[in-house]
Amino acid sequence: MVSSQFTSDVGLGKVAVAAFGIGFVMAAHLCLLFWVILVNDASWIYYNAFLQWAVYMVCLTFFHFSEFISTAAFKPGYVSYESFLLNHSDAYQIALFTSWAEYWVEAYFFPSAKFIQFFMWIGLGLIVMGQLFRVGAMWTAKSNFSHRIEIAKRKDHQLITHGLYKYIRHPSYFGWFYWSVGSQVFLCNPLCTIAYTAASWSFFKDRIPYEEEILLDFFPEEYPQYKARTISGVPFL
Ligand SMILES: C[S@@+](CC[C@H](N)C(=O)[O-])C[C@H]1O[C@@H](n2cnc3c(N)ncnc32)[C@H](O)[C@@H]1O
Repeated sequence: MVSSQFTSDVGLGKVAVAAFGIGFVMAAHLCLLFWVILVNDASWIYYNAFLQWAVYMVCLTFFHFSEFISTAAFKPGYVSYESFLLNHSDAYQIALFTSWAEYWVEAYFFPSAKFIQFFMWIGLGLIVMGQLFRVGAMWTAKSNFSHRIEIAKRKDHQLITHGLYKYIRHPSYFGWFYWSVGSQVFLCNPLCTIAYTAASWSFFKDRIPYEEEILLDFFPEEYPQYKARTISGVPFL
């Protein structure tokens, strides 16, 4: 009999399947990207669409991989299938599928209106910046960072106020906000650009005050001063 320690309790089977899936999807889209670049035939009507899509999928799979690897690096005792953030919420999965649907419907019916390099460069810039802030925050806060907001103070929980946290209280939310909006700008998805901006902003509007209330309780001396000298990072919050 296989001990549950190696199966369901820590979700190792799901971790293996998710890791394989993410690796496979990333590899497939890297191959697609190289193939499209090699073919280099812009006269083919869907050439641009596959190029754009392949870059997006590589960024998306890298994002989920980086969430897991950063958790594994600093919180090995907590790492699980959830650390990929693939099952973040139903709303997140609906958002993903909606943006894919918008992309392919528009790419099919209006291929020439889809590949707007000006927006793609802005979107890619936001994705790269968002990714750097997201990973940078996790690697700065180390074990103090957790995907779920901790409601009970651990003895070793320290308030991080250096590095990316010096001027921005929520650098990982800043990163994720701009990553998600940037992904839709990159795909030239007008509807999802608006929807993602509104949904991400609304998500952080509820989450940030809740998280800060708990941090104030954890660090009653330090947090008010820290809050007074920093910005949240998410616009208008
Ligand atoms: C998903 S992380 C997000 C961290 C932070 N809001 C950010 O955007 O980088 C949430 C956890 O980080 C912790 N946390 C948030 N800010 C922190 C800080 N400056 N120092 C230590 N822990 C922090 C919270 O207690 C919570 O359990």
